[in-house]
Amino acid sequence: MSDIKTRADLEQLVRRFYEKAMQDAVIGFLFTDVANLDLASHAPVIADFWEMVLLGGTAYRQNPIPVHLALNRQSPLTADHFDRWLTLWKETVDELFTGNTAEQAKIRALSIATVMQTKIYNDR
Ligand code: HEM
Repeated sequence: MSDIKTRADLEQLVRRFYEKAMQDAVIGFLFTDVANLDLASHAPVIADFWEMVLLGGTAYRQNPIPVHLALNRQSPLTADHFDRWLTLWKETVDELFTGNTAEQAKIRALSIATVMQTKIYNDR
């Protein structure tokens, strides 16, 4: 196993994560029923996001927080949902990659999820 190094690595990671997340008993419905997510158009945006966070990419120019505040207004996002999201993300990173950037992918997800949950809590 090697580290996350390229855009192709991130696309693989994102695809595998959403495969699991969309079928998941705890959070799957948020993607499939609440957001009606079109994975084909969503996956490249998420890969842009992680390319910015981990590899210094510049394609992602949005702020993911408002998207999740809107989602939370449609269907409340709970601490259990975030825990499950993070567990699946960590599992997927560990299944595919090892190294400093892979560790960063997990650490950054945790810190972003923490900020997101704080904003959601304050939005209630
Ligand atoms: C309970 C946890 C989460 C759920 C259920 C969730 C679900 C979703 C959904 C349904 C969308 C698509 C919204 C739309 O376009 O209509 C989305 C977008 C996105 N999510 Fe999450 N998410 C969660 C946590 C996170 C976390 C922790 C991160 C980052 C570490 C993240 C990063 C993103 C990004 C970058 C987008 C794209 C936003 C954009 O369009 O610019 N999500 N999420």
